[in-house]
Amino acid sequence: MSVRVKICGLTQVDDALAAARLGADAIGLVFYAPSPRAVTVAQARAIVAALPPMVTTVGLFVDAAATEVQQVLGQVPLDVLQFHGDESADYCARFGRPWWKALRVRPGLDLSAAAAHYAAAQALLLDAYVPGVPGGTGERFDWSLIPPALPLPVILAGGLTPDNVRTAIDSAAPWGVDVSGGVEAIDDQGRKRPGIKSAAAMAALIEHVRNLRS
Ligand SMILES: O=C(O)c1ccccc1N[C@@H]1O[C@H](COP(=O)(O)O)[C@@H](O)[C@H]1O
Repeated sequence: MSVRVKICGLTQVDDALAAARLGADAIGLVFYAPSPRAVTVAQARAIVAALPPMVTTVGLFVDAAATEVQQVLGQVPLDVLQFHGDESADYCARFGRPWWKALRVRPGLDLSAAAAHYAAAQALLLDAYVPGVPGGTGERFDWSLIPPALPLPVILAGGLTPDNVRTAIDSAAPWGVDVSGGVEAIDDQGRKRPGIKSAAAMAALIEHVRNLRS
């Protein structure tokens, strides 16, 4: 099995280069102003321009106006769009890019029905449900809620860290994993630094995933 890795919530060129050098398959840029990991178009352009070949660039949006997404796409060469709000399937499909639909998983959510609804998505990204917060919470969800045979590739997200990523992959058998808070740098007070990544944590996470690859 070859599980792909996306590192999300990058705001710094150096962190993106480190992620790429360490073997990340994709990097995520958050275009959602309330997020502490939000990037400006200028930051995003600098990060994408600095990347080596063969690293997929993913733009994350939360219930953005279509004009905003189009404006970003006009200035930043994003490969994939990740929609993390309540966007409809028609909305997601209108930008002419592959797209992933994020769903926040909680008991009662019918993931098979959601997969049918978002059948044109390239993947379903499954994240934790935390009331009032669209994502990037650092919380995990009950991976046993994922049905075994969804018709779309699953990208597992939500509270993944170097310490739990192997268990998560064993449990959920995803196509890929998406990690943000779990590889963030820690300040002198022991607090996370949203938007700033720890190269050591990214290395440990990617190494754990790579060791599963054959
Ligand atoms: O990263 C954010 O701030 C964010 C804001 C709004 C929606 C999604 C966001 N991030 C995505 O959330 C999941 C889980 O993140 P974490 O690893 O639990 O911190 C992941 O897909 C991020 O890309």
